[in-house]
Amino acid sequence: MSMSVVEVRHLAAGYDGREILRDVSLSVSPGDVVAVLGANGSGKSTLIRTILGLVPLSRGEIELFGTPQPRFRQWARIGYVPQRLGAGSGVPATVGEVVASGRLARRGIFRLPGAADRTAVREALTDVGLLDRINDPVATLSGGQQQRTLIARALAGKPDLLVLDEPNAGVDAASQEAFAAALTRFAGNGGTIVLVLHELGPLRPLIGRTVVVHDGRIAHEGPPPEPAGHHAEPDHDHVHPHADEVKAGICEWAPTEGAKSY
Ligand SMILES: Nc1ncnc2c1ncn2[C@@H]1O[C@H](COP(=O)(O)OP(=O)(O)OP(=O)(O)O)[C@@H](O)[C@H]1O
Repeated sequence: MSMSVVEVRHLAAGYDGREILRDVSLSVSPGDVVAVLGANGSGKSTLIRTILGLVPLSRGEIELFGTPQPRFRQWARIGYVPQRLGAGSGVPATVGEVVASGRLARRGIFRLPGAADRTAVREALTDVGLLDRINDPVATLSGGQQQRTLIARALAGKPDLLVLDEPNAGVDAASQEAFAAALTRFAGNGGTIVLVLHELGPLRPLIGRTVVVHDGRIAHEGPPPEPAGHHAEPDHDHVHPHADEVKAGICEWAPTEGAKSY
């Protein structure tokens, strides 16, 4: 039996005494690609931020790579792409500098970057199709390109687990395709992915399991729903309140199916 990458048992968590997540249990094994779906405000971001230790848990337990989260120290094994920074973050850094910051946990802040760091930065930028922008200020990039820069920063750290919070939100189709390809390569090399998504979009072929959060609980867990046009089984065992929402996402994706390049 292989060790879980993420193990969540009976988790409760929230903010200022207001409980958002209630009795959430989740297990992510090495190589899994898990999409967390659900309506706005259902608690998807809170779930992944609690897993990462950014929100304190009020009950339950979390293990990361077999270690209880409070004792976990190997943060370089985890790459995290938060929701978009948003335009006007005012950071004057170049694309290369932002991606290089993803190496800090690997090399330690008191060592100068070496050849391995520079190589990792260039590889990660190549992976998301932005190597030609390495010396440009991030502020001059489109929202989608900035999002790809954040994904490159996470990839540059050579993590075993990638956690992404709505990487597709408001991102142009070219950027979505570019990082779908990057994530596909990451998963193809055995990487584990947990990502919050509004719709499966171009990532659909990559998703092994979907977890639907509703009102702070996991309402459904299983393989991704079939794309529109497929009518395999009449219906799933567990119907959840957001079935229509998930299908709506799939419908939006379906027309671009032929445009996929992998
Ligand atoms: N830092 C915070 N402080 C207080 N309340 C918060 C904080 N972050 C989120 N919340 C609240 O927790 C609830 C769940 O929010 P969360 O961001 O986890 O939902 P979500 O499913 O990720 O939604 P979205 O798709 O809109 O990002 C919401 O009611 C939200 O207002």
